[in-house]
Amino acid sequence: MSDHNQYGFETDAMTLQRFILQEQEKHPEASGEFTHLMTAMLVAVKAIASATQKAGLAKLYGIAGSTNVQGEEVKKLDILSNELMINMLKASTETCLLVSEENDELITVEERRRGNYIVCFDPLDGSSNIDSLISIGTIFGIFKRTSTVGDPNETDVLRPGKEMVAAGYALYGSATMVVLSLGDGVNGFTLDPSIGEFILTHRNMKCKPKGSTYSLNEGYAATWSKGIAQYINDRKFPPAGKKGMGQRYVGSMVADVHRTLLNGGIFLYPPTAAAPNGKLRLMYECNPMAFIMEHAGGIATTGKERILDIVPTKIHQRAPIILGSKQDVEEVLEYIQKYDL
Ligand SMILES: O=P(O)(O)OC[C@H]1O[C@](O)(COP(=O)(O)O)[C@@H](O)[C@@H]1O
Ligand SMILES: [Mg+2]
Ligand SMILES: [Mg+2]
Repeated sequence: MSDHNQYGFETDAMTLQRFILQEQEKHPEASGEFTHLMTAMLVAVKAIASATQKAGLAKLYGIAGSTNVQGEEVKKLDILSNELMINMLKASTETCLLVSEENDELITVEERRRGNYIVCFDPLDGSSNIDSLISIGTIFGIFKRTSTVGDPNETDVLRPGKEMVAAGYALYGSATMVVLSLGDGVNGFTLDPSIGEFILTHRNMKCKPKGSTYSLNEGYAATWSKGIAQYINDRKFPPAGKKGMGQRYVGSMVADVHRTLLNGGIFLYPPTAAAPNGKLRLMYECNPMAFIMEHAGGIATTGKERILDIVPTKIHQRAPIILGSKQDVEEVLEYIQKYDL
């Protein structure tokens, strides 16, 4: 057991790198490929974190979304983040296929740099919040290629999320955190910018069985299903003898899910008139968050089926999502069952 200092932090300073190496040692057959992959991805995450810290100065310094002193176009933060992720993942030589929110097509890694892993990612989530300096993030889900026959292709990717070997997210907020599950619990690491290391600060994270906050965009209330509308109405105006819930909505999935994971409660992006299948993307938004939530003891569903069971037919397909504390999600499902099915 490790000691804690006066701030409640563990004093043995387990870095994310050392944590992954320790996990690798539990599997004597492991070759270190996953460790290489994660090391490369963490470089991209640190570079994105650094760029986001300068978001307000970006135009002035020519970092993002402007024209620099030479009159050249410089990249917007979401494009820069995408390029950092793609370049680092390819450079790791451990990936064969990449799915990015920012690329219409599946990215096939050139043969000389190919490895066995497939990474699906949203390089910058909550990008509409960049200019207002609200928390944003990066989301990733990792599969291992099972087939060794022929060139890697879409069939290697169109698999249910339950087959992922790892998933997680980076949150660029008042601090930068990486929350990661390798399929055995969930752990959170906070970046110490002065030493450039992610330190284990949230060991074995668990989502409380019941929370007191719901999180969704209430601007779309007019187009919710009867079940969702009634569930939210009863949290705002609880029937006699029942407790209501508070509401929080950042509008960056990473931030809203992170708060739900830490404090309990529920996050929803249900179908709306503008987005009849929900807005969020299955492969690089819903799946990784569902993986984290389930490994922390919570639930993630579309309202009709478990998110991680969905077999995708398209890499950019969307899914409605309801995730969070077990009891809260079960309560919404009862409303859906009663009013919508
Ligand atoms: O503005 P809305 O409709 O509430 O949507 C918010 C959702 O859209 C997103 O910003 C979409 O992600 P991107 O920024 O990666 O496109 C989510 O992070 C967030 O949960
Ligand atoms: Mg997103
Ligand atoms: Mg995005």
